[in-house]
Amino acid sequence: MNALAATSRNFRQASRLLGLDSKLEKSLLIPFREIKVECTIPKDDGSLVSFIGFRVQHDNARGPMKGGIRYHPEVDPDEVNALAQLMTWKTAVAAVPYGGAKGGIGCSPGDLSSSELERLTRVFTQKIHDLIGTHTDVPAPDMGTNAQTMAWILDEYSKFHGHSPAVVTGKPIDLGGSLGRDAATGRGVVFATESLLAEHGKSISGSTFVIQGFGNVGSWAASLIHERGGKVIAIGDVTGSIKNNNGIDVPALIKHKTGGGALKDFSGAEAMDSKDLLVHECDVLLPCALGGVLNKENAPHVKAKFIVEAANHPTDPEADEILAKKGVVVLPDIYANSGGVIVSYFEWVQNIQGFMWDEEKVNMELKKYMNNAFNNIKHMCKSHDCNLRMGAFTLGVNRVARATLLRGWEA
Ligand SMILES: NC(=O)C1=CN([C@@H]2O[C@H](COP(=O)(O)OP(=O)(O)OC[C@H]3O[C@@H](n4cnc5c(N)ncnc54)[C@H](OP(=O)(O)O)[C@@H]3O)[C@@H](O)[C@H]2O)C=CC1
Ligand SMILES: O=C(O)CCC(=O)C(=O)O
Repeated sequence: MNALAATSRNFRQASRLLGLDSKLEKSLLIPFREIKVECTIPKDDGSLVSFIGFRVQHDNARGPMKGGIRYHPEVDPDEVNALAQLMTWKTAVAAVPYGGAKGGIGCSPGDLSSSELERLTRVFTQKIHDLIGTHTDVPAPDMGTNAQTMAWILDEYSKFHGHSPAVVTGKPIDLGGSLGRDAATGRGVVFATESLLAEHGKSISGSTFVIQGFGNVGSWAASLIHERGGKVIAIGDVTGSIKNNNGIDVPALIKHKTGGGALKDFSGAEAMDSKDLLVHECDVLLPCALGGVLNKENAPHVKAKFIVEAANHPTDPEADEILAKKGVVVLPDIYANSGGVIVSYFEWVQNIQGFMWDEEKVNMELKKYMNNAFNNIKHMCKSHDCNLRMGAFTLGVNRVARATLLRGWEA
């Protein structure tokens, strides 16, 4: 099932549990605006290359639309649409005053030089600058983009609209970024995992973890799990996968990767087949890369007791059903990875206030938001006798529906 069909199916299921009117349901599902732009740039050798950029603005009933920008070859309109919709429910679950959006460019960032990436980002920004803004739609990093990408967007946008630090979040600290934003998604994943494990009488220390993806989210999650005494026993990325049943030395792996080494060449672990990674024996599986990686083919073989969805929509609905029958507890993306957008909200607030928080305050507030959301999801699970995914969806959808009804449709 493609990402949009899967996300819409989860939404409809939540809508039924909430008893939403079918016309309201339809209005919540249709995106506010879909943008598709051509981005042609000269490559470093002078030849021209064209890409397609997307920004889907899904909903703004609760506030400015918010969501990352992804650079990846698999970016397509349906995928961006699904990710934008997920952002709407995610910001509502997190109780931050935003709607949802997502953007992306179908490209392989690893094949482009830094100056080509800069040109591409600037052209994309030129094409969408009048449709984003501090109080309309605020982009942030996602797969294949980072603080530098946000700096280029900020600079290009500011040429048209004057200096506008709050038009993007996840930017470098020197340009008004928030302390703690770089780590925030991974840190939020760890707070979420702590809450989930505590519910089951377990803790991070003494549990084993398998992680797919060792970029921003995966590496921060691994590092903070290691710091808390958890054992990360297998990790994979595009280059391959590695395992060590005694626990991978995560700081040493980060040093190896920062020094330019490929994950698969790390000497402190042995190589494993990447197709075995998601079905490797462990307590907690953390998908931190692409969507749709857990499907009906591999779900029957998953051995983890818990799956914490650090990536967006890593679990296909068919896999969800199989995992539920096996008793695997799945903590859904729209809660598990919300730490990023929560600290993006703190960054935006700091920019608007013109005041910078210290990192301790950022992390403390993040924990408060994550814990509140977890308790609210559990409450919805009880009220609607449903699993954690539906608990999160009913929480998010209900908040957006209430805001939409309060605003009304009078022309
Ligand atoms: N960044 C953020 O704040 C947030 C991110 N997310 C979600 O988290 C996920 C990861 O994002 P982020 O960490 O920012 O992205 P990054 O680009 O920083 O890292 C992505 C990681 O995934 C790996 N990867 C890509 N394709 C595959 C594959 N086919 N098999 C195995 N590994 C793969 C990459 O490998 P390699 O390094 O070798 O290319 C890299 O390690 C995405 O789903 C994103 O939407 C959710 C909320 C916020
Ligand atoms: O920080 C943000 O604004 C959005 C992060 C994001 O894209 C996501 O949560 O999927």
